[in-house]
Amino acid sequence: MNKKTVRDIDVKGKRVFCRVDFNVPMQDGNVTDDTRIRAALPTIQYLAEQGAKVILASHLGRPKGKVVEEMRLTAVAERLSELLGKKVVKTDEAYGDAVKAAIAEMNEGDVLLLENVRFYPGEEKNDPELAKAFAELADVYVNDAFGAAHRAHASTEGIAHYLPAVAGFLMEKEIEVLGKALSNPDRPFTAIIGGAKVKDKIGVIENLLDKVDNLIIGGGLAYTFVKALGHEIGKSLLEEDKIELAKSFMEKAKEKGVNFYMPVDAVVADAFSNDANTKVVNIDEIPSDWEGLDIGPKTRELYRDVILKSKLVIWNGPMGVFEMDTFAKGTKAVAQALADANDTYTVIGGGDSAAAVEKFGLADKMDHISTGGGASLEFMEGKQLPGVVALNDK
Ligand SMILES: Nc1ncnc2c1ncn2[C@@H]1O[C@H](COP(=O)(O)OP(=O)(O)OP(=O)(O)O)[C@@H](O)[C@H]1O
Ligand SMILES: O=C(O)[C@H](O)COP(=O)(O)O
Repeated sequence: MNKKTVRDIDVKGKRVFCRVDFNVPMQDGNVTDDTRIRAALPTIQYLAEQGAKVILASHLGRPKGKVVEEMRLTAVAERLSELLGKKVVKTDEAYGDAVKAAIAEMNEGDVLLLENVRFYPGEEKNDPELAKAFAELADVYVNDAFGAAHRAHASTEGIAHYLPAVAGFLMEKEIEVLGKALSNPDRPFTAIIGGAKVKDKIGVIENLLDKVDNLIIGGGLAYTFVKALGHEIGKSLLEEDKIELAKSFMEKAKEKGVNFYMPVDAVVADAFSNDANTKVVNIDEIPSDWEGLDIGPKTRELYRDVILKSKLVIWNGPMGVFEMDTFAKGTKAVAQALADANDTYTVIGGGDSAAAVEKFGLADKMDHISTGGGASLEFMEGKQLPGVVALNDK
């Protein structure tokens, strides 16, 4: 990475504004998955050990510029405090005099968490006044929020214009892993793209077609491709306006010598329900009043073979409606194949695929699970992430 990191600066005695992505799932006021908090610990601990006064900032949810009580970061501060084994002071605001007073009380190595930065309308507008108000709190800016790096907001981008600005360890690792995969991949290089909609994956498929050896399609979006081949897809998900695009992707794959893998069979259901009647059919035999909700057993085998023969696999998006056990087998089979592929470097591109790998208890078998859903998707589309661009060059 050509950006400076926390290793390149001296933070001793300095106030460090460290943007993290603590946008974690919550239920009844409790953090239900602390993966993102744990992922930021190396940077936080390093800064504290180096004698910095660590001022953490994050968003939680989408409060749209207003205070939403359930989106306060209080429970996050408590969880962080447990993980660090020391007290984390939490302020009720994210800037201003009360916050400055709390920071003035900090000793070297202390950690403080600001209130949800999205309680202020200026955050998502990237208002320079808010960015300056954040910058006034600190001497140095560290961005470790890879998950929010695709957002040009006051705490992810704006502030970097007013302070020395460097990357944290998580940001560095995410950019290095995904960057190497896209620029200098070990081959055979396979991408597995699933999820609900073609619309959301157009940029990724376009960009990856120039780089991969194998492209595997699954999930709801596969049915638009099946339709493009002229088959009946019943009530399966279809994006009528993307049929031509699906055809052009398949043609482009052929021109470029990319092996394009599509489901050869499907688990179809007579209703969108875990208790629906189901059957396995060949992909060109979907009954007109049934819908495809998972890849079938032959497809699972086919995809497993491709995965096991790859040196590098990137996966984004589930193979079926994995939230319902009846339709989770395809997604589980892909996760299991990745877990079994010992000579393969496996990268999980955040979002639902990361959730699936966690759900199946296979997370520790993967080489890299990105903490960014939207961010990793944009990175895989080949886009520059504003939160990274704004950091100081080496
Ligand atoms: N055959 C299918 N029919 C309908 N929905 C499906 C099908 N296969 C997968 N899905 C749904 O697609 C959703 C995931 O799609 P999405 O495009 O959001 O994935 P993702 O890219 O991993 O998510 P994120 O945006 O969180 O990164 C899941 O909720 C899953 O139930
Ligand atoms: O959960 C995420 O993907 C990041 O925290 C970004 O959140 P956002 O989509 O609300 O900007």
